[in-house]
Amino acid sequence: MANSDKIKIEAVVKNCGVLLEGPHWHAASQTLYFVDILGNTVHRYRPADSCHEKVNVGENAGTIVTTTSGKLLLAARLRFAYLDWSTGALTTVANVDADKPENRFNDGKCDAKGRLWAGTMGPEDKPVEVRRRQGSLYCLHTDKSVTKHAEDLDISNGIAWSLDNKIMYYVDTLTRLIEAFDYDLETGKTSNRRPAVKVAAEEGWPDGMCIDEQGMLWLACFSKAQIIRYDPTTGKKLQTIMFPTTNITSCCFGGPNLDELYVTCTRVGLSDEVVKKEQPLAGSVFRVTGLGVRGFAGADFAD
Ligand SMILES: O=C(O)[C@H](O)[C@@H](O)[C@H](O)[C@H](O)CO
Ligand SMILES: [Zn+2]
Repeated sequence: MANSDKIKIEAVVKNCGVLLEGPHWHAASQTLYFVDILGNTVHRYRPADSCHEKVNVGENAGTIVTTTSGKLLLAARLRFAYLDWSTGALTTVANVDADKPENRFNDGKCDAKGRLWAGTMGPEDKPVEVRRRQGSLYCLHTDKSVTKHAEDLDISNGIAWSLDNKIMYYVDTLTRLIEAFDYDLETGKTSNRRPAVKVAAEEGWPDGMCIDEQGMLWLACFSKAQIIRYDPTTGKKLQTIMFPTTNITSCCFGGPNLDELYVTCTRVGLSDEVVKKEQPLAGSVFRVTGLGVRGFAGADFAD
C-alpha cells in the first residue's frame, strides 16, 4: 500500500543506532530526544541545523524526558536517574524491580502534572520472544516516590493520555490491545483497566504511541512497517502510514508547529543481509510531514 501524495517521509538521522525508541520533542529548545535502548545511548537531534549528538550512559536507556528545571531524566536499566549530558553519568532517583535483576525499563512518558510513567520487561532473546509476565508499570511522582500500577506484564510499551486527561491509554505489546485506564490527574491514580482498541494480528505488534489534538492515537506497529491512526473511542482504524523498514517502535509530534511526526525504528530482528540489501534505513529516525494534524510536545518531569 502506498502513502497518500500529501505525505512525505524523510530519514532525518540515518543509521544512528540499534533499538531506537522513546522520541520526545522538547519545544523550548526545538530538539528531539530519543534513546537507543540496546546501544546504551541517549541522542538529541536539532532539525534547525541538523545537529545530532549522543552520549553513552553505560546501561540500557528505556525512556528520556526533559524536566522543568532544565535537567534530563531517564528510565534507565532498573532505575529512574538524572543524566549529566556532558559526562553520561547517571544519578539514581529510585530503583525498581529489585527482585528481577534481568529486567529493564522500556517505554515511558510524563503526564500533564509532570509525573513520569514507565514500564519494565523481562529479557528478550528476539523481538517479542520475551520472558513472560516479568514487567510492571511504574509512576515516578514529583516527590520522587514510586508507585506500581500493573504487574505480570510482558512488554510494557506506549502510553498516552486523552485530551481531558481522564483516560490513560496503555500498550502491553503481547496483548495486541491498546488498553484504557480511568485516570485521576490530581493524584495519578489508575482504575478500571479495559480494552480500547484491538490491534489485528496482521497489523503487527502494538508498540509506542502518541495522541493528536483531535484525540486520535498514532500507534507504531512493530513488524509491519507502519503507524496506524486509531480512534480510541470507537476502536476504528482511520489511517495508515507505511515506512521503508519493518520494525517501527514509536512516534511523537514535533517541529515548530507540532505538525510533524518523528518516528523511531530498530534493526533488531533483521539480518545484516536484509539491512544491507533491502532496508538500509533500519535504525534511523524518520520525519513525516503533510499529515494535516497537530499533536503535543513532550511533557516535562516536574522537578
Ligand atoms: O521497542 C520496544 O518497545 C522494545 O524494546 C522492543 O524490544 C520491541 O519493540 C518489542 O519486541 C516489540 O514490541
Ligand atoms: Zn516500544
